[in-house]
Amino acid sequence: MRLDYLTIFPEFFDVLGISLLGKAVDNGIVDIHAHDLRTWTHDRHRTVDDTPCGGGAGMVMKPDPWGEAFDDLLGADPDPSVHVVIPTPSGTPFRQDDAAQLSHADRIVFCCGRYEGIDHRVIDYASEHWSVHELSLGDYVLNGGEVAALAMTEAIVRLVPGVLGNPESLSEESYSQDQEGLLEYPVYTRPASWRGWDVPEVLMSGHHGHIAQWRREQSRELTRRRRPDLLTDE
Ligand SMILES: NC(=O)c1ccno1
Repeated sequence: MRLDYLTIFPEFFDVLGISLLGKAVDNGIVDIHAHDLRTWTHDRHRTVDDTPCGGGAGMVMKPDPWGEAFDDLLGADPDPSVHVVIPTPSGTPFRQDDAAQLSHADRIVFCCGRYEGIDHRVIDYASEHWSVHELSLGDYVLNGGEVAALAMTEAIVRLVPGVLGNPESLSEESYSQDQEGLLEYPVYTRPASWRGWDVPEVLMSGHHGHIAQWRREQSRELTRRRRPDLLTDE
């Protein structure tokens, strides 16, 4: 999997060289390239923004640098196997299913907007050539797309075979299919008692059937309380 990041702050993506993602890069599972969008400017000030047509506050990212970056990185031939991800508060919610779908991609290009956003014609142009995903991390606004791109990258790449040491750990996570899309149950480790709080007895029983039942019940109760929207049968 090749990941490209178009941004005016490429240093944001230096962190992708550490921890599990760094190992995935070292192992050749993932190939990461961060690009300074100003590379594709031609004026003395390396300008990437301009005032919004129709007025309003703030600035809008000019289309030209993006178009020239696409030309250099992707060429002009349409290829729906290339996924262009635009993190934006106006996007559709980024969910585990999106991470799972994108974890099968060979090529993902993250377009990290700043200011009031990217000239919409960039998205229109990209949509004619590649598979475009305008995605939001949640109902809040960040200063740019970089932090959201990092979060989405981690959610996606950790699902790529060979990245996580123990793929079994994926099966019991929140939102996973094995968890019926529910929130993950509470987890415990040693010591059995800590500052007056004990590990639930069932988890110390060694009775796998009872433990599995308790965990299912905990997941449903937690989901009912915090995310009733995830309960499909209620
Ligand atoms: N909510 C988001 O994903 C976002 C991306 C950029 N600003 O906000």
